[in-house]
Amino acid sequence: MTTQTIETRFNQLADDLSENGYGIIESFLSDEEVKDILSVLDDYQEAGDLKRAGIGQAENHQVDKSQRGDLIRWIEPEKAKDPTQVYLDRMRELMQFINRTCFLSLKDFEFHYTLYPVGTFYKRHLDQFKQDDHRKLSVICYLNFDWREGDGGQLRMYKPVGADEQIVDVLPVAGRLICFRSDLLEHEVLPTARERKSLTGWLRDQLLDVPF
Ligand SMILES: O=C(O)CCC(=O)C(=O)O
Ligand SMILES: [Fe+2]
Repeated sequence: MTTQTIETRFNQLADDLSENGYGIIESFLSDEEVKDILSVLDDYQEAGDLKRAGIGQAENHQVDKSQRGDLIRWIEPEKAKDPTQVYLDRMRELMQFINRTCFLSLKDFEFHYTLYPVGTFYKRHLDQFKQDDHRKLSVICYLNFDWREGDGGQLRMYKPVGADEQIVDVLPVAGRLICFRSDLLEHEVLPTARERKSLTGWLRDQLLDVPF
């Protein structure tokens, strides 16, 4: 992103968040930045360092393939490889901007590399845990070049509209960033016909106390 447009695009995102509960920034990462992060993710994949994700937290943590089929690796910010640092730095900027404009007091973030193998999905859910409501915003940046409708893997959001809901589908195209209210928007990942890669995370209003 060019510095000139960052302010404008963050502004638009803040407006969309307060109006719709979600917002999108296209080309949040350049093609080059996406490729660099992909090579980090691919190395983890080859080394077998991506693990099946679970549902629930701490003692409630369990792996349930009928709910979600993605493989993940948590990012340790101090140890993250350079391409990932670029992303985390931009995320810090975004967090500060949101704190100034949306009157949230975001203090920390947690992110993981994510890979959905062919045929996997994540059933409809809300990102806030019952026992931890400190995830305020869900943020996902996609890393997939040439993604088409027919490849599936859409993020499907269910936006409450009065007593009804509106379906919003988002394709996981490279560089695209989606940000939505973790407490408000139920969503799912539709079955993917291609390997689907992303950085997935949450902006929190309380410091993480999970030591890596
Ligand atoms: O990858 C996506 O589009 C959404 C992932 C998701 O819902 C999650 O990890 O909680
Ligand atoms: Fe989610």
